[in-house]
Amino acid sequence: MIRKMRLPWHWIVIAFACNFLYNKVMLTLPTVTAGLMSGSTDNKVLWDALMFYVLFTIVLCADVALRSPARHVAARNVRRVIWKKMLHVRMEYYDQNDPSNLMSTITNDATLASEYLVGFLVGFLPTIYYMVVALRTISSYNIWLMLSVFLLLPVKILYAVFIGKWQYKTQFGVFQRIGGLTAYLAERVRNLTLIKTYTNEENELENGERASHHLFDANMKVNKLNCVITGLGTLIGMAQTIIVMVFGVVLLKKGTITIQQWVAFYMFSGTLSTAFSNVIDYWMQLKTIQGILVRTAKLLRAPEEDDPGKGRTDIQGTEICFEQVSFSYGDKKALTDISFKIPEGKTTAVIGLCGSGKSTTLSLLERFYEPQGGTVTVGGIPASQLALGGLRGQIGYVQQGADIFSGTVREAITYGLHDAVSDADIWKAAEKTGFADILRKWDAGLDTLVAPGGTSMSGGQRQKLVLTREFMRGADIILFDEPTSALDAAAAQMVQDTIFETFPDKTKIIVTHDLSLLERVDQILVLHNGVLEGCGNYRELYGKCEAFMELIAVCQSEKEAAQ
Ligand SMILES: Nc1ncnc2c1ncn2[C@@H]1O[C@H](COP(=O)(O)OP(=O)(O)OP(=O)(O)O)[C@@H](O)[C@H]1O
Repeated sequence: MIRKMRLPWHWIVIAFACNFLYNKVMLTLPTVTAGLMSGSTDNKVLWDALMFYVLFTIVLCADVALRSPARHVAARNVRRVIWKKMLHVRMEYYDQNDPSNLMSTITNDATLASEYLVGFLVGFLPTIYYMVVALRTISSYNIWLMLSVFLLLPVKILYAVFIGKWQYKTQFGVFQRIGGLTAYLAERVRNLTLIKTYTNEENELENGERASHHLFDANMKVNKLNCVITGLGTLIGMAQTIIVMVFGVVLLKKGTITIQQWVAFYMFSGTLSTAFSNVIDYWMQLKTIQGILVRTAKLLRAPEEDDPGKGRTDIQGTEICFEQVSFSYGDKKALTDISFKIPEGKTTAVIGLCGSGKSTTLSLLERFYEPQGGTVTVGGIPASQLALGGLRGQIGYVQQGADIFSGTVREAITYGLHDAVSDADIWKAAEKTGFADILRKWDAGLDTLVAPGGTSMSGGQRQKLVLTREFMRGADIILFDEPTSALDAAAAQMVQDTIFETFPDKTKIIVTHDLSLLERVDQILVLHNGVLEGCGNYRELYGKCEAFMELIAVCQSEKEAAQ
């Protein structure tokens, strides 16, 4: 996990060296103070004290100045690692793990865990070093003094183990619930209009409070733990001070140690106690890190898609073949043994009732999922052998909701293009799809701002923008997943015409319920419950394929109901 987190080792080494120096300087504090308090007027004692404070100030500043950047660089690197992983992980992972829930692994978990981890890496060994040298110095005064420091060690270890386990559990709970609350809010904020349409604000307020209350419960558990830590920690600290005082005073009275050694020992026992607490804190922070990173570790272990550049790049043509392809989402069968051919440069419609496997067919072609049986070939080559980047670069995908990120119209149209394009190129593409007529009415033109999901545009405008984006991309195969389903009849007709006029020679696959489209396409695939029931053009299927006739009847009645 640490290896995968890409920690900034050079920063950590520098901060470690600085912290080590800080501890080394701190080791001289008790003897310097003891020298001053013994009433000595020796110039050397004063000079040592002055040197100590100058050095102390320098190393303290350097320690603070270097440790923070090391933490922030680590947090930034880890955020990048997780985001990269989220982008490359296989889609199956997201079927079981809500991606919105994972957002907080980047915004929260990673930042805190990497900060703790850097703190541990930088501070743990120097603290141990400090303790060893301090104990050796004390033992040189008197062995009983050293033993007095160790008397409570078993209690301290028991305390650390017990609290550490508790810490792990509570932190895991907190971060899981932060994820839950983030996911809840992200989903609701995206669909505010749905909430308003159903005037469901009151219920959503309650749902939000419930998610927030879960986090509150987890935080209260942390609070309880902190109370125990403070209480037990203070008790142990007090017991330690009493033991030290008793041992010191007895030995001083006996004349076994000098007053100077007693002062130095007393100061050492204080700083040693802090060092012990720090070691316990480091241990607890490690347990906290473990608790925080459970979800991140699971994500980082998830299987990734193939390297986009690895595989064959010699795609010859765009004919697509499904040969006895089967696919299930977990136990749920989506496609069973389907075989068909999609000819190059032609338009194929995929139709079927809800849940018949249309979108799954497109997903297999894009290799969002791999089939469990059979083969998908593109240009005669199994898709699984093709470089993922090359394959996806050949395929354009226009989805139901016209997916658009926020930004300017220019950014939306050029999204995903790797080469620089001029405004003139964009306008040329927009003329082709008819989006230019819309653009001209907007004063800011290509600088017009687009809301997330393109909600600041009408459905037809959004689809025209996406078609312009696809035209610019220039892929040879274009998949359309119900491109007109969200549009009224006039806009649907306009988008349909644009598809045929803009991409006349491309290999087009259109998932649709739109009857008028079926008569225009070259081939229709009829799916029913994941099985291919028919394949042919409108004339070939009409009156001959039962499933096709049933679908026509359903689409007809839907159309009439809509009118
Ligand atoms: N991510 C998923 N996880 C689990 N099951 C899924 C997933 N996506 C689809 N399914 C299931 O697989 C089957 C085929 O779904 P698919 O989305 O391919 O159908 P569709 O024909 O495109 O449906 P629609 O017309 O409603 O969009 C359905 O039973 C569906 O419930």
